[in-house]
Amino acid sequence: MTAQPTEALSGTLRLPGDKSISHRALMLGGLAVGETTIDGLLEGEDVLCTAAAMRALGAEIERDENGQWHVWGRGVGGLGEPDNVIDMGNSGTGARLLLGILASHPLTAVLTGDASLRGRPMARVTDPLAACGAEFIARTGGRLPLTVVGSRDPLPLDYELPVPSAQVKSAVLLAGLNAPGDTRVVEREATRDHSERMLAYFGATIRRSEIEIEGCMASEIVLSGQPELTGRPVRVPADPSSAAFPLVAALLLPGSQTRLIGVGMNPQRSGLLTTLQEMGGDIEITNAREEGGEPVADLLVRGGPLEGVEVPAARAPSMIDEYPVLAMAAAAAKGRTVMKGLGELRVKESDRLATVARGLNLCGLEIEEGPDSLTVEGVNGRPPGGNNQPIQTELDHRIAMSFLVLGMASERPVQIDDATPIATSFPDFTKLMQDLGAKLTDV
Ligand SMILES: O=C(O)C1=C[C@@H](OP(=O)(O)O)[C@@H](O)[C@H](O)C1
Ligand SMILES: C=C(OP(=O)(O)O)C(=O)O
Repeated sequence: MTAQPTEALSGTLRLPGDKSISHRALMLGGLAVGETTIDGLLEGEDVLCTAAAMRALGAEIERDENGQWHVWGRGVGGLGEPDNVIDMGNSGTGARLLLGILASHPLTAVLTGDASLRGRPMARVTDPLAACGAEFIARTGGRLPLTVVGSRDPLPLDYELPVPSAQVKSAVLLAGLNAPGDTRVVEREATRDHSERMLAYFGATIRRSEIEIEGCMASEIVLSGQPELTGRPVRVPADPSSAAFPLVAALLLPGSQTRLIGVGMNPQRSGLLTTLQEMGGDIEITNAREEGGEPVADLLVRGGPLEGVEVPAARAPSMIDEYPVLAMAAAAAKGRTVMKGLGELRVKESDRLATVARGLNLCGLEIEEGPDSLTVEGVNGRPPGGNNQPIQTELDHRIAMSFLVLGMASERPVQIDDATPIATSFPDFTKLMQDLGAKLTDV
């Protein structure tokens, strides 16, 4: 796919549902008693894999003709053994959260995924989950395909996260659902709290308190095991990680005016907004409200100049998936942007530090890639753009969409080698961006 240089974007966008919340709605719906209805579920490939996995474990899941999803759950501890290998596609969230659920069910299951997911580390969840009594046989390096033999008599878990990861936190909490007593997770850096919010919404008792460890403040999350979860109506807000692409594209194209409706504003997801505003981005936050237990707002975005900034490491968990597209904004900004604390980007769908640095280099930009940092020298205007060599996206949807945004704002078109991974998180990306005025063509 190629993105041609574009003048300005205008229009109003309703973005697809939040991927993190969609996975959790299907999983908790499958563990609840009674019916869960889901409005605005992201119908991206990652989430559809989770729906298929929950079905394979015995949940009844249907989509009606109005696009509403219905889940009839089996109750906590009530899932059954799947009769085939479960394929989680490209989805780290789906795979890791599901391992949490499987660990405390008396069943055996085999998980696999696409080439990207089969390269990603799973020991970060299987290590803590083994303490509940589950056994795991993984490929070298803790990779998929992986067999889990869930515990017949699960023990509650007590775990301090060694890396700031909502996936690891959520896997431990989901395992703790079917163990008697309290499961406790400690996080030193706050990560997205969709699991905690939704567990409470479905009727679990879960509390967060601030504690001190070695002179530093941390959070302790305690879940009381074996609750009865009750099916609930869930309304999924628009995904701020998907909103990031039209948001940055509109900022980079002077004369643009774009309205993004009902975007999730969870404070653990809004680091990109803060950063773009620090860079001078004209983003008006209007109509702030709460929908389905999550804060949402409409964003009015106008194109204009940006300035390079230093993004502190402490902000990384609140914008972890947004660095690739932030790097595109940095390329067009005036001056240098330094992003720190990015070690986790190396274990996403691709090694995002390396794929971003390589791609930007190819597009004529000066980049410094550190072990866990990225420095981009902004050109204060349109970056040079592609040189007839496609950007390698390495099965990474966010790399694909980021470089298409760069192409819209560059002197020359930018081509990517493969646009199909975009469907994992944002199936309507091409059409919605074209509706705003973007020139995207499949080659
Ligand atoms: O919990 C989640 O839904 C997610 C957590 C993050 O991963 P980590 O927990 O590995 O940081 C993020 O990158 C991913 O896209 C979604
Ligand atoms: C990292 C991501 O997802 P996951 O870990 O679920 O594959 C992402 O969507 O950017």
